[in-house]
Amino acid sequence: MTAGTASTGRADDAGAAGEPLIEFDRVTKSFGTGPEQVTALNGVSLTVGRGDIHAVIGRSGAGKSTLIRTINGLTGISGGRLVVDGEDIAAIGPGALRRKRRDIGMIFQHFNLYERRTVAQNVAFPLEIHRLPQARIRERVARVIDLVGLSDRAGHYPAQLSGGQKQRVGIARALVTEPRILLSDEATSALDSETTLQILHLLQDIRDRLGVTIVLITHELDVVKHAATHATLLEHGTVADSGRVRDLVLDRSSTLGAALFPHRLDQHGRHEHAGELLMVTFEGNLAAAPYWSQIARVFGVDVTIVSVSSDRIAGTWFSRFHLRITPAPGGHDEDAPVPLTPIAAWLRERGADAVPV
Ligand SMILES: Nc1ncnc2c1ncn2[C@@H]1O[C@H](COP(=O)(O)OP(=O)(O)OP(=O)(O)O)[C@@H](O)[C@H]1O
Repeated sequence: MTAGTASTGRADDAGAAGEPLIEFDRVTKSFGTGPEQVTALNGVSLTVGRGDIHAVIGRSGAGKSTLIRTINGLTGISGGRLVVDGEDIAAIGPGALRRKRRDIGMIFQHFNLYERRTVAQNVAFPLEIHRLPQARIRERVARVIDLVGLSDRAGHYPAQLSGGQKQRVGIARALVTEPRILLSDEATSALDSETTLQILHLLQDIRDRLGVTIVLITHELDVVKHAATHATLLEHGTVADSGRVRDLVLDRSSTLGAALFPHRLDQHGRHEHAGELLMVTFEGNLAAAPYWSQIARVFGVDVTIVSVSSDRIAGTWFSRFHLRITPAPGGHDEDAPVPLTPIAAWLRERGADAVPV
């Protein structure tokens, strides 16, 4: 996707990338009282860094919508502390909350466009509410419409647009107030897979150009895989897993990491080759080095590739091998145990993640 040539909006001038911007500290949220009470968030602690694209994933009812709506104060919290860009959301007054909301754009699954307004009029709407002068409104609207690649559709009505184009209008409208934070509530759930990818690329482009921090909720792993720098798995209102996507993929104990990049060796293979198998995961182009022949020479073993898988996750290629290591005839002492642990250490020294399985 090419997103036009505009360098719109306020680049993030208030801090360095990665520093905490949104901090949930044991946040709870309950709806109703007594036996009817539902606890949607149950002690959520979570940090979103400036410039991150943080995906919150979970099943229906896990608390995702509730969580994202607490960030702009659409839903108040019941307990804990939530700090957004240095301000305690529960403690600020209504005027300050209104100002804060200008700093937080939001996009929706069903776009929420005004059917009787053109693309340009939809995008202009938030600025009209803020009573900006017409000339500034026109200039800003043109800039964001260009950014989302819809300059040739500015005079069209929503009914004349595809789903992907409608979401681009939603994104332009969310960005026209030059927010620091963009919240995405299942923004690609109503789109086909190709359009989903285009919208996710647009969000990444916006993050790169404007420094906007993005929190998106989704129930689709592919969205996390293609767009997110960080991810959190919510289960029954609690954080079941959270971290940088790259770290999650390399963390063998991570539920999300295993879902994003499955370990993929059936129990049969695992059982049959017990004591001989290494699982090796490479990030980036490390897998291009001639490690297998080097291992064979250095350790006097034979190396058989039992399985291999690779995938592009968070913009990086990962590849994972299951290797069977057996004594080479005339090489390693055939009665000694196969040196899995030293081979794993040797690979780790070279930047791979390697572990006997
Ligand atoms: N306004 C409300 N009043 C009462 N209960 C609510 C309200 N909003 C959410 N809940 C309840 O809180 C829990 C979490 O809901 P939430 O919408 O945050 O989940 P979700 O993960 O976004 O689900 P989905 O993917 O289906 O949208 C659910 O049990 C839901 O019924």
